[in-house]
Amino acid sequence: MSEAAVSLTNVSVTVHQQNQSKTILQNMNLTIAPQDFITVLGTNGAGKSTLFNAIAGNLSASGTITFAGKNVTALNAIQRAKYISRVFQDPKMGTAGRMSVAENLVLAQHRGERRTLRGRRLEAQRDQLKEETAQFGNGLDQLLDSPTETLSGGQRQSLSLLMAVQKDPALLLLDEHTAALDPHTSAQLMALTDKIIKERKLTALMITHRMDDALQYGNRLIVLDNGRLRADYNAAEKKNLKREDLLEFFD
Ligand SMILES: Nc1ncnc2c1ncn2[C@@H]1O[C@H](COP(=O)(O)OP(=O)(O)OP(=O)(O)O)[C@@H](O)[C@H]1O
Repeated sequence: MSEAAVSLTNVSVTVHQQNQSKTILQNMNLTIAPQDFITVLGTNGAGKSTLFNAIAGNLSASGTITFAGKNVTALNAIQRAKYISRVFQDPKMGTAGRMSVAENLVLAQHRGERRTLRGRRLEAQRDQLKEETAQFGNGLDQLLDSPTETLSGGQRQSLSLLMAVQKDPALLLLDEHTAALDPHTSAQLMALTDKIIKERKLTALMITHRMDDALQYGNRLIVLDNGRLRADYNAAEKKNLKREDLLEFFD
């Protein structure tokens, strides 16, 4: 068996508030194989974002986390950032609003490097940027020079996704990235997300409240409840899984 892309062993997160401690992620054990696309379901407050924060190093966790066999438990969020890209629910989170679409994309291609953005590099890549953005079919390719704050939510989320995958991250975290979009735009972005993950052979986790998306996409589905892993369906099990089978987790 190939080495796990990511593994969590006995990972727990405890937060302290008003002299009380609360464990919001409990003894999580999860082995993510390379190219797994795992959809993550759970009620509000189940611990889904906490799981992402523990993996990304935004919340301190006990237990052990490895990326491609390397123990990263002691690394902070900045040190883990070279392995991870995350797309959030809020279209404003992933892009620099005053900068143009093209500038945002070129910056994403050089994320983590010391060099600054150069106009010449941007011009040299214009054709490629046009081609990459055209695949969304939402007019983004016509807006390469527009500030991203003028884009629609759907255009901005598709740009955030494209930026997140520019450097082929070892792990892509999708944190309800379609939740703020209308059903049609959400469906478009989901189809494209799936295409990009497959084409780039990415390993991804996707939190969603849209049960149909959780069932339709990915090769594995997990359910969190009250900070614990309640269910973990592999590819074969997921194929036969129905909405009704999942309802017991949401009563
Ligand atoms: N930094 C924190 N400090 C204190 N409590 C926190 C912190 N982060 C999360 N929590 C609490 O932990 C629980 C799990 O939160 P989390 O955001 O992970 O849930 P979620 O499954 O992502 O929910 P939602 O679907 O609403 O986004 C909640 O009760 C939340 O209030």
